[in-house]
Amino acid sequence: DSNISRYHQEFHELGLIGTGEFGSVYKCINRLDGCTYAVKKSIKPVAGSINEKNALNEVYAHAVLGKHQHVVRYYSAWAEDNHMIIQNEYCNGGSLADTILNLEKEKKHFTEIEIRQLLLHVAEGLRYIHSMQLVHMDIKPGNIFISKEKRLLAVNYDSADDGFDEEETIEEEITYKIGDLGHVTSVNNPQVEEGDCRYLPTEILREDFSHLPKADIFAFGLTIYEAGGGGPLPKNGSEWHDIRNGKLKELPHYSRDLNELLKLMIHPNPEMRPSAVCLIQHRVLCPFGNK
Ligand SMILES: Cn1cc(CCO)c2c3c(c(-c4ccccc4Cl)cc21)C(=O)NC3=O
Repeated sequence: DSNISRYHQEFHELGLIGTGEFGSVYKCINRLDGCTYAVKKSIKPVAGSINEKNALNEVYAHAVLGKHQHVVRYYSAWAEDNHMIIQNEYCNGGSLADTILNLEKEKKHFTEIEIRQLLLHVAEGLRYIHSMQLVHMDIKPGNIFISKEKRLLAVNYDSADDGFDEEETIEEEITYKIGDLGHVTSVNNPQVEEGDCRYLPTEILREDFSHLPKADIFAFGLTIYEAGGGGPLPKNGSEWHDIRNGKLKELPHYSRDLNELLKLMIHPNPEMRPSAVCLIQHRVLCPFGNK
C-alpha cells in the first residue's frame, strides 16, 4: 500500500552516515536478508529537470556497471513520498577523503606500497567503467569508498605447560571501490555534468569532450596526489592553473617513478595521460616485472 514507506518496511535505519547537496545517506539493515546497505535518500527531482536526468543517469550507470569488485555495487532504487531512494553496497571503511583527513591529523602518510594498491584498485575500476564506453566524471577522494575485511591468516598453537594457547594472526584486507555514479555519462555523449572543480582538467572547462576517459585519469592523478599528502587542492587561482600547467610539488616520501607517473596523469595534453589499461601495466604497479 502506497502510504506505508517501502524504505521503513524493508530497512531498519542504523544511522546517518553522510549528508550533502546530494541528499542524505543512511547505514541500514535489510530486514529480510539481514545485510547492511548504504541507502541514499534525495528529494525527488522535478520531472524533466537536469536533476532528474542526473538521478536517472546514476541508476542507469549502476544497472549497466553491474558487478565489479572495484565499483560500489547497486541493489535497488525507487521513488516514494517525494524522495528518490537508492540502495547500494555498504563499504565499512569510510571514504578515501576520511582516511586522508585522519592521516593528516596523525601526521602519518600512506606507504608507497599502500599508494600502489590504491592506484591498482581504482585503475581496475576505471578500466571496467571505460571498457563499457562510460566515464565517471567525478573521481575524487570523497567518492572512493573502502571495504575492510578481517581474514584469519594463521593460528599458532604453542603448548605451554598448562595446555594449549593459540595465537591468531588476523590480516585486514582493504578493497577500494569507485562510488557515486551521479556524473557518469557515455564517452560519446556531448552533455557533461562537471564534477568537483578541484579535480577538473582544463579541456573539460573548455568543453572539449574528445578525450573524456582522460578527464577521469586527470582527476585520479590528483586524487592519488592528495592521498600522498600533496593536498589540499586549490579550487581556483594561480595554484589551480599551475597544476593544469603540469606543475606538481614533489611528494618526498615516494619514489621518482611514482612522482613521474602522477605528473603524466595530470599532463595538460589529455593524450599524454596514460589510459587505465596502460596504468595497470605500468612498471610502478608491477614493480616485480610481472606484466
Ligand atoms: C557518505 N557516505 C558514506 C558511506 C559509507 C562509507 O563507509 C557511503 C557509501 C555510499 C554513498 C553513496 C554515494 C552516492 C550515491 C549513493 C550512495 Cl549510497 C555515500 C556514503 C555507497 O554507495 N556505499 C557506501 O558505503
